[in-house]
Amino acid sequence: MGKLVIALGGNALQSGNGPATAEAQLEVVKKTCEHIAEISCRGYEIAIVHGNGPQVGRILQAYETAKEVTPVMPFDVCGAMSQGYIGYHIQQCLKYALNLRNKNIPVVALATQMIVDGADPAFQNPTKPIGQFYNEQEAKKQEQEKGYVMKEDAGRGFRRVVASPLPKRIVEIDAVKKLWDSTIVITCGGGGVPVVEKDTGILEGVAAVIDKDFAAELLAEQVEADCLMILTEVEKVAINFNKPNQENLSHMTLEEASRLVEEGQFAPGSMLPKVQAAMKFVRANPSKKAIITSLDKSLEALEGKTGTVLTFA
Ligand SMILES: Nc1ncnc2c1ncn2[C@@H]1O[C@H](COP(=O)(O)OP(=O)(O)O)[C@@H](O)[C@H]1O
Ligand SMILES: NC(=O)OP(=O)(O)O
Repeated sequence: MGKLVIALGGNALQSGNGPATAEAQLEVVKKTCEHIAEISCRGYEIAIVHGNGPQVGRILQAYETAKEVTPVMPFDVCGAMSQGYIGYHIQQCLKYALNLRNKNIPVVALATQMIVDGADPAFQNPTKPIGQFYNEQEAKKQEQEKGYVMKEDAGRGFRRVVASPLPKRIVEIDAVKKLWDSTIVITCGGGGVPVVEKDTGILEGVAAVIDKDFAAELLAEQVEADCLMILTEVEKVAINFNKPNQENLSHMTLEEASRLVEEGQFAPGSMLPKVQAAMKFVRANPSKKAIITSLDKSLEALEGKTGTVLTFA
């Protein structure tokens, strides 16, 4: 079977077009954890990374809206809050799903910090979509009134974008490795809380959202995972996405993926980082594979029945 790092998309954890409530997320997490429990029962050793784009955006929005009555929390603290509530949902639902299958394995969500480079050029060029979707008119209003940078997100509407520096080092990696044999660890949530390391060794939170696909890739390398599985809303990666000639891909080699990236087939901020993370993993581990598929197809994809598989050759 082997070691598996599963990355769960922040958007995919919201339920369809309905309101992004905690209750709606819990329903999606419940269903997702049924699949993850089944994967665990097949003998895979698992760590889980989750996204937080929609969630951290809403936490920030809530504080900004309520600033007359309660102090606005800094960006990094909002990121940590999103790790807390998403991790709590996964922890609760996965333990329940495992118990139903008589699989007695602990599940723990670990608040995780990720070291980034304070000089990362990403701080000057915001690309990571967070929070809710707006139409163009609403997006312009947000730009004028709040000074946000707004960008179109993969044909789904406009969202606020923030800096997304590359993850460099998982601060809690030793704890993850120690827990690995006995426990399913939920770690690097939202890509990890971004921190910079000062000369004194002190860590300081920064205003950014790390891409959880890149964080999951780093984790997969560090724990020597056999497979990086990125779960999102779509069953397969496509070329000519959302066009009449859309074609879903079952397999890509590293070379094919590089060519498709150069052709601009994958939308920045959504599918592009997933493909880039998968490419990085197989480049570093030519005998291993990465899979991109939807939450509900995870087991079938592991069995080779669906999803988009990326291999070195
Ligand atoms: N080439 C593509 N193939 C498939 N999906 C694509 C492609 N380009 C953009 N997408 C969009 O990217 C989405 C996944 O990105 P996103 O919603 O940001 O992920 P997450 O689930 O990690 O939050 C898909 O649901 C789809 O709408
Ligand atoms: N942090 C992050 O990558 O979140 P999403 O999966 O929501 O984009």
